[in-house]
Amino acid sequence: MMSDSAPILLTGGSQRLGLHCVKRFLANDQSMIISYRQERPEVAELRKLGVHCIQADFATEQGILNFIAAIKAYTPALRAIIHNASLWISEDGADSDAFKQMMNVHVLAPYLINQHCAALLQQSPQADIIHISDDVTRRGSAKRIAYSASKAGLDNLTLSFAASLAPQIKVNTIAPALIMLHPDDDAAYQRRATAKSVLGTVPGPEVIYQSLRYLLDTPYVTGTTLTVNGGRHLK
Ligand SMILES: NC(=O)C1=CN([C@@H]2O[C@H](COP(=O)(O)OP(=O)(O)OC[C@H]3O[C@@H](n4cnc5c(N)ncnc54)[C@H](OP(=O)(O)O)[C@@H]3O)[C@@H](O)[C@H]2O)C=CC1
Ligand SMILES: Nc1nc2c(c(=O)[nH]1)N=C([C@H](O)[C@@H](O)CO)CN2
Repeated sequence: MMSDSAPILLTGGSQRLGLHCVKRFLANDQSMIISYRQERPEVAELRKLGVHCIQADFATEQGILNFIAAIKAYTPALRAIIHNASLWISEDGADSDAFKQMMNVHVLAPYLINQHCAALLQQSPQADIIHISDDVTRRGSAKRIAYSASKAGLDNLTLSFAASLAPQIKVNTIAPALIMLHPDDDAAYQRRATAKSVLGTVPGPEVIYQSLRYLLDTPYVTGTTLTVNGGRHLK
């Protein structure tokens, strides 16, 4: 039986960390809405589980505004908005197209969705916005300059929206590092990547669900960043 609380919106819920967290919320009787960009078997699976799945591409402002209209048409209230959708593309020198796309997905989309959907969150007795950023913003990235800059913009949205939406809505960041590898990551890459943290593991997506659960359940945390990086900052 689904809880009688308002649904949680998680963007980019059709694979990897987002898909895992959606399934864990469902297992705890939490109703869910997701955005997805590409149709996948996992989206059909989530529909069968009762998830309202909305196709959206945040690379353009119109795509973001179309998504917002679909959210408002579907529900009068939201328990939380989890901004998980992300574009992690390699940059070839002065790649303004990659820069603009990642800025739209990581900054413009959360900005517009938060501004237009705050009223839906205010219908819920407990309300949260959670931005999924990246520990990389702590130091920047020589190889992914535009990606890191766009995630730094997302980090800053947390501070502004936390101040603007208090006390009704809490706003926080989760800053992960190396949670899941990719199928084409070879053993040498995995060794190098895990050596960057003092805990030296690749934990898998459950640590992100645990982090989401903490931020949703605690009443006295806002405007902060929960770093989930295996102690990378200690190396
Ligand atoms: N995986 C990790 O180890 C780490 C992850 N993170 C962050 O955690 C979050 C989840 O990571 P992960 O699961 O690996 O992310 P993914 O790379 O799997 O991206 C999540 C989803 O974002 C969607 N997306 C991509 N571009 C767009 C777009 N233009 N419009 C709308 N949706 C889009 C994708 O949809 P589709 O598949 O349909 O294209 C994808 O399913 C991300 O914010 C990521 O930056 C941070 C550090 C480490
Ligand atoms: N949108 C994404 N962002 C990130 C990913 C990903 O797969 N999608 N992966 C990482 C990893 O930590 C990478 O840095 C090491 O494999 C970072 N961000």
